Amino acid sequence: MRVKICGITQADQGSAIARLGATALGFICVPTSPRYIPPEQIRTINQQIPPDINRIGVFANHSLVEIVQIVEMALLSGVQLHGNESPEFCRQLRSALPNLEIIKALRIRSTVDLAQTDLYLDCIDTLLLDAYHPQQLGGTGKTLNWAQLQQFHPPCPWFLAGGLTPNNIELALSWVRPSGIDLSSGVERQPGDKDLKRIAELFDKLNRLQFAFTPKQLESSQECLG
Ligand SMILES: O=C(O)c1ccccc1N[C@@H]1O[C@H](COP(=O)(O)O)[C@@H](O)[C@H]1O
Repeated sequence: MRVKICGITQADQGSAIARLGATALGFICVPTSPRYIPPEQIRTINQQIPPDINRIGVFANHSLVEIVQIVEMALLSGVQLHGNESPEFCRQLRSALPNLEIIKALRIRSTVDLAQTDLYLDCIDTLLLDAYHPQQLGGTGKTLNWAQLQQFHPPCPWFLAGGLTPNNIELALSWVRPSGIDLSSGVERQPGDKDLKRIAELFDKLNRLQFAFTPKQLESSQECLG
């Protein structure tokens, strides 16, 4: 299973989190966020982490030109589009940067919102489900209703996000089996300052859970990864 730790702002923490087992690091490129990090600093961090770690920039309603410039400066391998980006916008981004992983985040208020996922399937690589908050775009610590996601099996990989912590991850994964999980505020001391002890605790729990999965469950989560 992919594990993305988001909201990295410090180089030493990025390297430590990669060593602990994260498969992806997330960098908030939204200037209004308390976790914002400028592209030059993302680049410095990305030059210090192993090349197999995914380097994901989180954007919200940026222009295509801004995204392309930041991706190149910051050495990103993927983008997470967390605003109201349309499928057409995703198509344009795909044409501009064909090798970039495009993750479309959808903020889910109720199961009705899950229907939106169909619109993006032909123009993105990966979906991400986050909880809806009326004032904030993300990093809210709010959880989704996992029970309502039990029947969510999109034909592409997907991340579960929204208020995940080392304390609730076992419960969340008892309801849903995503291809990846994404944690931010649940593993930090304050916005942008990650808590390495909490992240170590998370990986301990995940390692124990791997043994609890049946071979069939493990197989299907690996198939999702392609
Ligand atoms: O973290 C932020 O400040 C942020 C700002 C704008 C868009 C997205 C943001 N974070 C994303 O929110 C989800 C869930 O975070 P949390 O675990 O509930 O704190 C995660 O995907 C972050 O990438």
